[in-house]
Amino acid sequence: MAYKALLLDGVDAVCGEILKERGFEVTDKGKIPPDELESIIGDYDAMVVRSATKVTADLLAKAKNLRVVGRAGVGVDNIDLDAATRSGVLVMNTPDGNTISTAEHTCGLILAVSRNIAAAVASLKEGRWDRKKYLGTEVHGKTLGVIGLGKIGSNVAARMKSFGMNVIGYDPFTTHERADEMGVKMMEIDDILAQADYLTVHTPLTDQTRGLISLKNAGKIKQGMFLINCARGGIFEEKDLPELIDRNIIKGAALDVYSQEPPSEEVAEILKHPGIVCTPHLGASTQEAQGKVAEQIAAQIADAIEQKGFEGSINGKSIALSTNKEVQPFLELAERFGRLLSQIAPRHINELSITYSGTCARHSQVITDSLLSGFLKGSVDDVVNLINARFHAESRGLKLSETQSKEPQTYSDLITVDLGSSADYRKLSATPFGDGDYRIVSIDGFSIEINLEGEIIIYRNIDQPGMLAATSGALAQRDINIASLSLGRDLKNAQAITAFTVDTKLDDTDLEYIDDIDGVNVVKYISL
Ligand SMILES: NC(=O)c1ccc[n+]([C@@H]2O[C@H](COP(=O)([O-])OP(=O)(O)OC[C@H]3O[C@@H](n4cnc5c(N)ncnc54)[C@H](O)[C@@H]3O)[C@@H](O)[C@H]2O)c1
Ligand SMILES: O=C(O)CC[C@@H](O)C(=O)O
Repeated sequence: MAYKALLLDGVDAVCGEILKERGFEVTDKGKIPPDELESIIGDYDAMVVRSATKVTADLLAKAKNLRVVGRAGVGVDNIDLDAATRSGVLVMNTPDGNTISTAEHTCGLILAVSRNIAAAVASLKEGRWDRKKYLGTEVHGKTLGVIGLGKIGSNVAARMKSFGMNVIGYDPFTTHERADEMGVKMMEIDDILAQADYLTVHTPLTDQTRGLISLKNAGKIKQGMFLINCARGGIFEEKDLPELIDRNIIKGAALDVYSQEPPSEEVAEILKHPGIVCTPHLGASTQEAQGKVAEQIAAQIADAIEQKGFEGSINGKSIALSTNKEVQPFLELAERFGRLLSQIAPRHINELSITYSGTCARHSQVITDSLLSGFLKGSVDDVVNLINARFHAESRGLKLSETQSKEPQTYSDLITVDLGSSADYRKLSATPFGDGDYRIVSIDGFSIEINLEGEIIIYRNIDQPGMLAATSGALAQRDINIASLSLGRDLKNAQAITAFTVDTKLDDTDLEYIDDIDGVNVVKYISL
């Protein structure tokens, strides 16, 4: 059956074309009201949005089949990432498809606000010839402060340098070497506020960047500065802008983005101020950018659903690693191991200690995610996968400890899980043997080999003659065929662990039969 993709927000048509080529059934709804979206989302495996659709926790709760949300663009602030992660829904974006368009729009806004382009156009169209009123400012020789020297910020810096601007910048996550390569002088934020003639922001909206410019810090701002925001609304305090202009603290502002989109009535009023140039979130609105992001997100979604790659994934670090050939056997082993553990662990287990040795230790994080997803499957009323396994483990109070062992081991790779002292079977180790061959190799110090597949019976028994005959006889009586057998012995204490794999599923009476045999105890049945 074909996967179903829902396209929203007027994403470029090439997105649907590519998804159809990749075998998807595509519905392009453009713009639809939230209640209509909630009523149809349950049918879709993937959805693609730009910035308008709000992907909320309520919407995700109704999206029973949804596996991927693709953002045709950069910012994912319209997507509830925590809720998506909790639901095991992968969120992806296209980080660079609209970089150039947004950088160019920013440069356009810098020139527009310097030369009163928008106001002069409107005035001339209204029949006036106001040459004196629209005296502008040259950017050449002025200082441009760039906050956020990532993809767009660095492209703006490069372009405005060609206009003869001196560029200074602030970005706590960019190195001085990288800034030197861009020809940008790194400074502290207050020095930038004190020196820049133009200030352009290219960061996400975070607690650190919210309200970066407001009346509160007016005293720090170089008089006559121009402000440009083509990143996210709220980085400048919108309601303070008219007063900042009227008091000549800033000369003008150019905005492409708003704290609420479309802007609230109050902000819409503010935007009428003659010192403010504004565009309705057009940074990425070029044919080229929309084509690129639509193409990229379509290919990324198809790759993700076909498990071929996870480029652009935001909440799927582990899922992205799962395509690594070196990691894959450990993920399969861990998932099966987790499912086995969940069937022998005590009911209210609150701690799992996992020890890795060998090459698997390098990938312990994703392997633990896989083990947890196996462990939690069936006990969580939700999809559990590499995206949300840790979230589900945490929310049920399961404490995890992951360690790497340097101790020499019999096996080159070993995953050992300690279920804590209250478990009947406490410490189990597993390893991959070969292609598709995954085994438990030790239980509580007993060496044993149990294939991690099918129907498994494990029990403890006294190490004395006749035990095996009794249990295999009981199974035969119940018409249950044994597929394989493994024994682990503690000669000193005359104790043993025995494991069978059998060809059919067992029921409670089958198990009681074995449990009733003298010398047999702690019988566990695991179905993988
Ligand atoms: N107007 C539009 O249509 C449009 C289009 C694309 C992107 N955007 C927005 O532009 C912004 C930048 O996009 P990008 O593609 O350059 O992203 P990016 O991730 O490449 O760059 C963001 C930079 O901000 C820096 N940063 C983060 N917190 C900071 C802080 N507190 N102070 C200073 N720097 C900080 C990061 O280190 C990074 O270098 C994003 O918010 C994005 O959503 C808007
Ligand atoms: O889809 C758009 O046009 C908005 C793009 C932009 O805000 C982004 O974050 O990529």
